[in-house]
Amino acid sequence: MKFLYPDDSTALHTDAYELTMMQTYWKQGIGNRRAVFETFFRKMPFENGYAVFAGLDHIIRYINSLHFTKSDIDYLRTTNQFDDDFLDYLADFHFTGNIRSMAEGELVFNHEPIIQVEGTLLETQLVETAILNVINYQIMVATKAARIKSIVGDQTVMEFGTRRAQEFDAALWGTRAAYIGGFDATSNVRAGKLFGIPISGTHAHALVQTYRNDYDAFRAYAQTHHDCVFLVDTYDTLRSGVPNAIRVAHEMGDKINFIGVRIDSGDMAYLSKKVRQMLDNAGFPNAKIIASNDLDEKTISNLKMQGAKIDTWGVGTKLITAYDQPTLGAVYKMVSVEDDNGQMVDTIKLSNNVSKMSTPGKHQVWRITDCKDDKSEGDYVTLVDEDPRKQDSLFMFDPNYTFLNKTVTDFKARPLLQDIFINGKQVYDEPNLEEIRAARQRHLDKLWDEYKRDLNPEVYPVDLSQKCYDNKMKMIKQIHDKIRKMR
Ligand SMILES: Nc1ncnc2c1ncn2[C@@H]1O[C@H](COP(=O)(O)OP(=O)(O)OP(=O)(O)O)[C@@H](O)[C@H]1O
Ligand SMILES: O=P(O)(O)OC[C@H]1O[C@H](OP(=O)(O)OP(=O)(O)O)[C@H](O)[C@@H]1O
Ligand SMILES: O=C(O)c1cccnc1
Repeated sequence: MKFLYPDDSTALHTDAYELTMMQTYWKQGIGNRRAVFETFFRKMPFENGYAVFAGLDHIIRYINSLHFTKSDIDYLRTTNQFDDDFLDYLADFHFTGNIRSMAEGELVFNHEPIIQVEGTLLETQLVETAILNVINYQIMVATKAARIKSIVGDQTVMEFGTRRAQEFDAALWGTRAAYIGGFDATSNVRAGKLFGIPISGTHAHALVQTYRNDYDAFRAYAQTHHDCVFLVDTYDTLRSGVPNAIRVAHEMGDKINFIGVRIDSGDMAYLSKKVRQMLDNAGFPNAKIIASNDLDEKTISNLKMQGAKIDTWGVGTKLITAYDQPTLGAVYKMVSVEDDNGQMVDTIKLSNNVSKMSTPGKHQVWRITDCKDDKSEGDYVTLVDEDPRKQDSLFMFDPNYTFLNKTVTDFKARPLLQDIFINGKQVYDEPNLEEIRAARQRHLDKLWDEYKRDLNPEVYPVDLSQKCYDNKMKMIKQIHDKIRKMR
């Protein structure tokens, strides 16, 4: 298998149907018509009350480098599905459209547009797969990380998942998403180098197995490192691991920084309490107890309930694989397209299931907060030419159950979709990871606790403006009338 092309690119990181549709548009002479697509998801991940947006940085890199190389075009030619003139067009392709997106670290909710792509039919179609690929994973991990962090609180939680992740890219970008979601450090050294995430870690059972006893292994580690965490469960946590960790800590004294011990198996509530007593009695009250082994927010919460004496948590598999839900299910739907007369017309995807219908038109999403307490009232989806900041009061209603409504006065409205690319040029100055993390925390502070509990949270309102709702209803009726006439 020929795998590593010197000029490989990510342009072919797309589904074949995007390219075959592009060829249709191109050969039919409509490829340069304008279109607008919006990305949204239908169900909150992990039944959480909010999701954390991550993935924009990867999308920006993808768009900035989007072009077909010689080997891409040569390969497409071998498939015999594409004509030479279309391939010549692809050879010169670059993205010329507009992208608006939520910022990373923003809290996002189901049924609201989180990324909007506007451009030619050709380019808007091409980028669908990659955009969905990125956010369907990163939002899951950022949200899972935020759930775990909400249980861990002020304690430190480290990301340990690389070895269990779905391949290299998932480990790397998943680590970044976890950091955005609230994790404090990672064991992935490359993520440290590339993204500036603090790296952290202990040692593995292999070290103890190499020396074939706890004492020699801990001593060897202590002679070669200043900061020491000893993994104490290789043979017998209470009878060998912890006594030998204490012995080495005493022997080495000030020559090392004895941070603490890691437990990776057994009953962690019971063991951590016993270990705490042993460390305290030995004169190490500040030594930390670190726990790992298939942890997630449920186990951590349960361990805390049992009074486990754990200070620091290491979480791998269940975070990096978004264990309880393999994908977010985000979709990319056309909301507006240029017609034969050069006019933009709204489009809709109908379904028997109301929640699966798309919302026609190009939108903005506004976060409405109460001026008095600075808490979020809900999100308000408008058509792009509306500006709720010009209104004194806002009538907010649930688009599925319109009798659920309220009128909000004395409010602030913050537009959430920001310009990222205009006419193919990046106009967005990306915040650094620390700023993104701080933003996530600020946004969480504005959310009522009822949306933040990890079990059965209240449903956060995502409402449509009257104009947006009327537009949707009008389109549904128009299409139903048209179908009825055809029968
Ligand atoms: N006190 C506890 N309450 C709830 N869950 C716990 C408790 N202690 C450990 N666990 C969790 O129970 C699961 C099983 O842990 P345990 O160490 O018994 O099995 P294991 O992983 O098969 O052990 P080993 O690594 O020795 O094979 C892990 O997910 C662990 O985090
Ligand atoms: O359980 P997770 O949440 O996925 O966290 C990562 C796991 O990876 C390591 O185990 P592994 O058996 O691979 O190596 P080790 O010898 O260092 O324990 C570590 O000890 C954790 O148990
Ligand atoms: O440093 C650690 O303790 C670590 C790193 C990766 C996976 N498990 C544990």
